[in-house]
Amino acid sequence: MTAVTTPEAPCAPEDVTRVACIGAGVIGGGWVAHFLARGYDVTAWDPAPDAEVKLRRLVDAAWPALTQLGLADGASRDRLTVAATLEEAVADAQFVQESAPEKLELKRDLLAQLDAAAPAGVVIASSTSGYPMTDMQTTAADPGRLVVGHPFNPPYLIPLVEVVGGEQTAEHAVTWSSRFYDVAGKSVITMQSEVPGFIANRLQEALWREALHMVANGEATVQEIDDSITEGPGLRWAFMGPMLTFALAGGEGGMAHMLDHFGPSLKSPWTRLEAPELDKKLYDAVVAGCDEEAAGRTIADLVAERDQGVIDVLRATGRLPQQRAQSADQHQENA
Ligand SMILES: NC(=O)C1=CN([C@@H]2O[C@H](COP(=O)(O)OP(=O)(O)OC[C@H]3O[C@@H](n4cnc5c(N)ncnc54)[C@H](O)[C@@H]3O)[C@@H](O)[C@H]2O)C=CC1
Ligand SMILES: C[N+](C)(C)CC(=O)CC(=O)[O-]
Repeated sequence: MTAVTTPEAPCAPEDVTRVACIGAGVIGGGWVAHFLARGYDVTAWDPAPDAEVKLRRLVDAAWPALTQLGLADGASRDRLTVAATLEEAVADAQFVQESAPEKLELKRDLLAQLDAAAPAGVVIASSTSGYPMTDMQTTAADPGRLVVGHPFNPPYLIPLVEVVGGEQTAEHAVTWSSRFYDVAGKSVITMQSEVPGFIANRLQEALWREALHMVANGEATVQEIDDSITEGPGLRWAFMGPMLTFALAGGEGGMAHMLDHFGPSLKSPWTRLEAPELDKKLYDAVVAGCDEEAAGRTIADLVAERDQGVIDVLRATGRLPQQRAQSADQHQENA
């Protein structure tokens, strides 16, 4: 990291009260819901004409889950302002989260615009799913304050954020944003180097690539692929990652025995490292398979089901912070 001229953030991560969310779709809206529930004032901006209606609908849909989890003191949906311009949205922001479409040129221009409009030193994070910040910060006047803060859907329920800077990011911006997300109730992995897809998406994409191969070749249905995870490894992964889980596959010998035993099979043709062609046939098969699996449930039904599932898993694995667990219990008793 080479930028040394970037001013320090104007306030400590613990003192932030005002956040700007730029782009208010699935992820930007999810961030808005998260920050509101954690008691921040949130200003959002999105160029789509119907963005405000959709955003408020998303926040309303998330609010029961967030209430069940426990809201921070003073948290309120009334603390959301939708700004008319990007400049207005970030004018007095103390942190900016960008969640615009995943297009490199758009991100480059937008981050440069945000950098020109936001108060000096305020950290600007991108939700990108995989672009390295080095490739996105090329046109900003102060690239030093730009970081990646990669969330998981929905950001108001899934704790993880992967934080990483680019070649021109100042180290203090990475440290500041990691601490800020931590204070804001997220679970942070601060990466030391830029890896395409960061950590979790690189892993998810490998799994998904194999799933697509199986659908394309007629080796498994969409339903079988989903069942194979939710009825199998997915149950373990909610509380124990793939490494430690596999260490147990080695019995008393742990990971060493597991590697001796199964390591050589990694060279067998289990995996196909090239991505399959996403042609119309595969595209249609995946879309139709998901419709069939949904069996008439709407996206809103599935979102509500998923939200409740994540809360149940967080509760069952003891990962609701104490105060939020009490509030969630109270909510359940009252329900
Ligand atoms: N959907 C997902 O599961 C995840 C997405 N992400 C990342 O979050 C970002 C946003 O993705 P989604 O929310 O899924 O997309 P989306 O399509 O739901 O929302 C994008 C929003 O950006 C707005 N927009 C368009 N041009 C814009 C501009 N110039 N400035 C600001 N806003 C603009 C659109 O009107 C739209 O509301 C992407 O970088 C994506 O890679 C990260 C984690 C998960
Ligand atoms: C599909 N996706 C690559 C945009 C997913 C993510 O980036 C993270 C997630 O929520 O799984």
